[in-house]
Amino acid sequence: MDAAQLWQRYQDWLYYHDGLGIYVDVSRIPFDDALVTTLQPKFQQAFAELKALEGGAIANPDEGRMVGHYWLRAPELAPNGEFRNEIIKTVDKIEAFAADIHSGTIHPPNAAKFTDIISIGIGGSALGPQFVSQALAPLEAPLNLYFIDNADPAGIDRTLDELRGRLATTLVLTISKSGGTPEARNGMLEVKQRFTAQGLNFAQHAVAITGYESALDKIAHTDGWITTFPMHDWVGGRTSELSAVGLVPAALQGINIREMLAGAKEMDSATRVPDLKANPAALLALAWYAAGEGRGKKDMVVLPYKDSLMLFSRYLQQLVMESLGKEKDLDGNVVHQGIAVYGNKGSTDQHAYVQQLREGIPNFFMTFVEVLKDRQGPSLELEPGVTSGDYLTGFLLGTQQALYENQRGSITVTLPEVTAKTVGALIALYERTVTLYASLIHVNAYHQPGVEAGKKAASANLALQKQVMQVLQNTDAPVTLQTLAEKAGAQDRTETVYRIVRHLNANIQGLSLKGDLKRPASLQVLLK
Ligand SMILES: O=P(O)(O)OC[C@H]1O[C@](O)(CO)[C@@H](O)[C@@H]1O
Repeated sequence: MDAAQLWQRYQDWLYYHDGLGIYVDVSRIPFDDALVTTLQPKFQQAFAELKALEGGAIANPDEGRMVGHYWLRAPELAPNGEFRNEIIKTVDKIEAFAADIHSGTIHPPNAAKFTDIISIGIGGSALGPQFVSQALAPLEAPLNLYFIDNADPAGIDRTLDELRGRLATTLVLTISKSGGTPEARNGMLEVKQRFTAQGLNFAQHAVAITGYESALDKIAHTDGWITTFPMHDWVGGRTSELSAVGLVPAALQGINIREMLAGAKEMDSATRVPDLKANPAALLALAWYAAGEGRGKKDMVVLPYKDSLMLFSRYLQQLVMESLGKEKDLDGNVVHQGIAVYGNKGSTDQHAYVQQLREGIPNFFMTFVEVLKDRQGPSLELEPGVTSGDYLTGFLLGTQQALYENQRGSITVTLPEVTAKTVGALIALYERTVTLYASLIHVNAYHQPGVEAGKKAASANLALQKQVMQVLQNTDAPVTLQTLAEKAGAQDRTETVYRIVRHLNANIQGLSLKGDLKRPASLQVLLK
């Protein structure tokens, strides 16, 4: 395609949203009219499915659940009054709670105000709040936000050590839809223990965001925590940023949550239009489909050229990969679908892996996220007429051109600036793209059976560890791993027993592992 044809293609496919000032350009993804024509019926079907989903259809057949995250920003669309009131009440409660925390109306037992927050949660109960915090929290936020989003003891210690002198004024949010995710539960228990060790009453610092009647909900009520916020059954973890999961931490940091919701709502309306070219989510879904032949053959590299949006790709990793990465389609055929997502930020990544992207394996398509406004206030002229922001834009354009010259396609999403409204809209844009793309490839975007398999295996291993410890406690002489496995009732799992024992040896005084460490079969285990 020559320059004039390319410019024409750019104009033919450019999408612009008037109210939000957001552009979507898919012109640099190679697809032709024939593909668009072939996909039209699938898109019509996808629009119809999206409409049914928003109308309250059971969109998650496995779990018999409605999928209602779109109602969170348009409660008037909720299928019944009960849901509508819940949504409205929750947002009002969040705002009132944040105002009470900021003013000191709700305060820690021995201080006038809370100064810090620890947010405990994992997956969808962490990634959205982390992304939004980095994108939008003001420098002088009313409270500092820390995350415990893993079961890593050293990571937990680091956060708690950092807050050691301020635990007395720290608010703890425990976020878990199911209320039973071990990482969240463990984090909460570790934090609680630190509070208790400092003579602080944890309950007077604690807030839960969780499903009704979940294990966490029950603890919060029994122990008299400050309050709880609901996580609705019809909101999935990876689409929960605009529920209490994301709105509570955001409001506490002084982020305008009504603007986030308004931006998402406006994007939802734009992506309801049943016309491919006039619908930005449909355009993205088309580009994903074209790039990866509807089989996820190419990875999605997401590069926001703005530091504050750096966590967007991590956030998208869960949204896209947990939703689309499925073994079977909705008819039970084995399809092994998905799209791999990675990326940090531009231009930084240009000096890390763009070399491979331009010249190495052509197994990806790029998504550039461009932000038009460079900064608040004037910019220094580094050279006559040229600022840092001009350089950043130059790097983006240059990388896009260099990739295109080498047949590497790209999408560009352009925001006027990073605000609560545009971030809300960006979240909605990708949520809806995932919904439409899932329809195109005919997979259930709302379950995650693969994660459940890992969780089950993990709890079986913890049960085995307890068995192993019991055997060791009742054994006076050193035993081989094989014997240990047999006595623990796991004769066919010697390797797992070895891995468990090796870890225990590094952490439990008195548990010795003697022999040639290069030859596990030679090892003898003893617990004194
Ligand atoms: O909020 P919960 O129930 O603790 O779940 C955390 C995460 O675990 C998953 O269920 C599986 O990884 C995610 O979908 C979810 O976001």
